Amino acid sequence: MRHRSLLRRTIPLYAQKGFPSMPAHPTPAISTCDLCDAHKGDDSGAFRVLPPVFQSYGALPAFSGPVSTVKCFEDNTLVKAAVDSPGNGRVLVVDAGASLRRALVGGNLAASAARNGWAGIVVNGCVRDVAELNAERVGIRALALMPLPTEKRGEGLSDVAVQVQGVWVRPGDWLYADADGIVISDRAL
Ligand SMILES: O=C([O-])CC(=O)C(=O)O
Repeated sequence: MRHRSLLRRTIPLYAQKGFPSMPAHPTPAISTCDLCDAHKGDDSGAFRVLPPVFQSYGALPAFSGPVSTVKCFEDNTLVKAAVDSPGNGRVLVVDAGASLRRALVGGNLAASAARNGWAGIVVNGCVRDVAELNAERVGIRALALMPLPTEKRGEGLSDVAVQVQGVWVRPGDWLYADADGIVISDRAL
């Protein structure tokens, strides 16, 4: 039987994992397994789990926050605009149409996201500069690494409902990510 420790819920991640100092936006360590145990009977659609197809990058192995979205295809203009603006602890969900041909986020955008207080970025697509991503205090999930960058054509949509791997994610939803998976809820849990 898995042991569920109360401590795991209450000690902030930066303290558990020995981060040298407190991050700009400390992420409470909420276990996605605990959330799924509590909500597994919820078939209302308010509680969703993303399919287990995401790789983990960035120096924050767990993160959570209210969602903002970008919908784009092989063009990261609006992703850059988002991470260049204040994140206030939000999670940016990028529906890149699951393209495996271009990287939407690299070291520069990850550094902007960390600097501007984004808790995390979830890309339904690719990222690059893995060593630089892993040095930034922001959580990053993506399908894969791809060294080719995008073209910046100024196309895309911000803060619209998106479908990520068949799961609806809407601006204002809450996202919880840890080593076990990614959970979406229509309210803070
Ligand atoms: O700028 C881009 O298009 C993506 C990138 O490589 C970075 O964020 O460093």
